[in-house]
Amino acid sequence: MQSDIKEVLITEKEIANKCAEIGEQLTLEYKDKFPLLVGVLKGATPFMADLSRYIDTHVEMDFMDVSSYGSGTRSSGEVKILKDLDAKVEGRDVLIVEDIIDSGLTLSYLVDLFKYRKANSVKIVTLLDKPGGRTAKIKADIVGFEVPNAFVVGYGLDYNEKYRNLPYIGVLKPEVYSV
Ligand SMILES: O=P(O)(O)OC[C@H]1O[C@H](OP(=O)(O)OP(=O)(O)O)[C@H](O)[C@@H]1O
Ligand code: HPA
Ligand SMILES: [Mg+2]
Repeated sequence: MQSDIKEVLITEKEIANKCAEIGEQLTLEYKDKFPLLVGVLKGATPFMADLSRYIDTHVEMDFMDVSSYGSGTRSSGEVKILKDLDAKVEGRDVLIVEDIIDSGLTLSYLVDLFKYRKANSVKIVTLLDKPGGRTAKIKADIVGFEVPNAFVVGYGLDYNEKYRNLPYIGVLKPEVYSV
């Protein structure tokens, strides 16, 4: 699997350090608030698991599965709910935990949905931001790393459901896409 990677953009250690740094910031920000952390399946699962362990205050964790990509590398533009939250959003301080903002369609859909459901506040933390991919007008409150306008994999991010289990973020060799 690792032989399919052309270049490592963000190492395992850099990700771990960033989770610690963001976790500290969120600890202060949500002290006494009991936020609802919403992990967006499936890509955000490693980040949700690692980041949440650096937040030293009570949080509720829930997951939502929305998909706009199917199996390719381009957003279809249409966001579908595949699994909704178990928790009620009304009155809650919602923190959406994402792996990447690319076109921004997934997150703008979720932010609108949680506002419609009367959240007290809706914030976004994303490990990666790809500003070059943006079509929707949306900004994260906290960004781990900016990435160039290339398709990235690893640490939750997939290509055709593969590479989510890489411990770092990287770019695939071009020949991997052509087979
Ligand atoms: O900003 P956008 O262009 O909407 O792209 C970002 C979203 O796309 C990917 O998820 P995907 O829908 O592929 O599902 P997955 O997390 O299960 O891989 C990624 O994990 C983000 O959730
Ligand atoms: O660059 C990406 N890689 C994997 N999944 C994605 N979903 C949106 N952008 C990406
Ligand atoms: Mg996702």
